[in-house]
Amino acid sequence: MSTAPTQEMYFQPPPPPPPPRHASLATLEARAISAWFGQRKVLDRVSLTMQPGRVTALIGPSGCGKSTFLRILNRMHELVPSAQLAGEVLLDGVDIYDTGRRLTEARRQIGMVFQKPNPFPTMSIYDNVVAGLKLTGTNVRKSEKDALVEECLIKAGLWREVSDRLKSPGGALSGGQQQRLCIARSLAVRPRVLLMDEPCSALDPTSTRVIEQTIAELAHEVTIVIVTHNMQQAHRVSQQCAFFLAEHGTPGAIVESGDTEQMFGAPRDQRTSDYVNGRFG
Ligand SMILES: Nc1ncnc2c1ncn2[C@@H]1O[C@H](COP(=O)(O)OP(=O)(O)OP(=O)(O)O)[C@@H](O)[C@H]1O
Repeated sequence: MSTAPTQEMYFQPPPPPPPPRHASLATLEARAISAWFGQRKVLDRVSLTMQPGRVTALIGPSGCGKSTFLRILNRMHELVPSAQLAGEVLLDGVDIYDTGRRLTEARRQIGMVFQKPNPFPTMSIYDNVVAGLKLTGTNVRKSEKDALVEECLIKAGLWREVSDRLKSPGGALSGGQQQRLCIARSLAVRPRVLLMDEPCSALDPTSTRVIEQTIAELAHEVTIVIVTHNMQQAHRVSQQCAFFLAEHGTPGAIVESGDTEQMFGAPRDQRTSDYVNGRFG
């Protein structure tokens, strides 16, 4: 039976927003992190809380220790033979460097996307996405793998472009697509935090925008920390920023951190103002 349309049928109120998905989001907290390569101290007592559901951008001139700090956040710093560190990194209050905790577990929970896309070039797109499962000892039944691959490629914003060629090699994709494939690969082990070290620096502006859109969507479910030299990008993608500086040969330290809008609009420190306005670095 059809009814005549009423005014309410034409002017439906907008649907309620989806329930917040922040419940399982992780807080990553760095406490008094110092780092050395050999005798050389490159970070001095850096503390920063990277909040759940937000994108945190690490900015600062070249050599001030942003990448070193990022690599400390998922225990990659210790791969360098001469490297040492002091301080704590807490994932929801638990120290990832605790001697009782396994390295692979920290890396599974805290994923990393690098500057240069690094898919396994001869491996298929499908196999690239699931490559991390074995490495981190994550068991997924064969029947669940197809769904996982699709889910991760959708989240990485790549599914529509590759769904008909999942068996093609990862190396046959464009640079921007390869970077999104790497994001999908990171997501497959269901990390709670995703670290991104200048993920767009090797990409053209269009691919950069696609990755930025992907970052915005992922932030609902993964805590994201991104190193970027691009101030417009830091402004566009992050809600929170930390400005690193290594002045006059001293180790890198955070000069100022806080809400991105405040850091760009009304920075407290003159050095932050100079940097975000392109006056140095
Ligand atoms: N493997 C290493 N061995 C020795 N020194 C290193 C190593 N990696 C980095 N450094 C030094 O540590 C300091 C911080 O480097 P880092 O790459 O963290 O800075 P950054 O702010 O990320 O720089 P950029 O923006 O240029 O990538 C630099 O002085 C660098 O030379």
